[in-house]
Amino acid sequence: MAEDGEVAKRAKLLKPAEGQGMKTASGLPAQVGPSILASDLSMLAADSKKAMEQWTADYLHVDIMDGHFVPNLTIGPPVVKCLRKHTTAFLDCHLMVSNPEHWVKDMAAAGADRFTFHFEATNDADALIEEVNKTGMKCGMVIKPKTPVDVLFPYLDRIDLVLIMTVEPGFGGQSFMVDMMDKVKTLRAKSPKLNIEVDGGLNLKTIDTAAKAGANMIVAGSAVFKAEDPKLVVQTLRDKVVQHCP
Ligand SMILES: O=C(CO)[C@H](O)[C@H](O)COP(=O)(O)O
Ligand SMILES: [Fe+2]
Repeated sequence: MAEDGEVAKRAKLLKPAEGQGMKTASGLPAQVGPSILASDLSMLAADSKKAMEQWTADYLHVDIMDGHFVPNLTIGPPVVKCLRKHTTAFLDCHLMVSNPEHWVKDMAAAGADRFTFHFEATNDADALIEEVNKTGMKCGMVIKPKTPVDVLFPYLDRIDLVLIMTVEPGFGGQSFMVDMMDKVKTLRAKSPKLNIEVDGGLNLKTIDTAAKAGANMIVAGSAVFKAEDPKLVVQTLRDKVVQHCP
């Protein structure tokens, strides 16, 4: 289990780099989190350091896939634990797993900062939110493209963030689904202070649409790690959120 105050301690250690700490018009954090799925996973510590310190990312997005909930297999708590030793970055963990309940304690012990679980993967979201919040991790909920946004309404006051998938979960490098923006707009109208994250196909072409719809937290894998100038991409994505997110 994460020790009390551990997240706050790490946040203090993390010195803001250029551009970090920016806010939207309504005072929400305007943040960009590179998805480490698109990094060279054999160089995870070095790539993470680069993303945070040179490219000025706000956090790291960590895709946990179990080969069951989604047709791909990535990493789990042991790798998160190793990464934790090399970075003070906020680790935003996206659990694409069946039975997310099973991984709460291990993810907390590994040093995850946010545990974002799929609504579709659990039969008892209420209990899971309570369990995650008890560990000291922040709790996020995420829906797949075919899941309507109103399923999340009963939980909004107890979670830190909603993640709207803008691709089918499972793989990086897919195309942004613009029709998911209605969900973002609905949520933003309902909850002006909610953190709304979008994930999948975010890049310099799709960012305006996502930010205007109300997303304030942007996950970007390929767009950052495969860019000629990743720092420019991170800063431009964040500037667009500041400029457009209501
Ligand atoms: O959750 C994910 C896939 O399931 C990834 O976070 C996402 O696909 C990021 O990659 P890209 O920006 O290349 O689309
Ligand atoms: Fe993700």
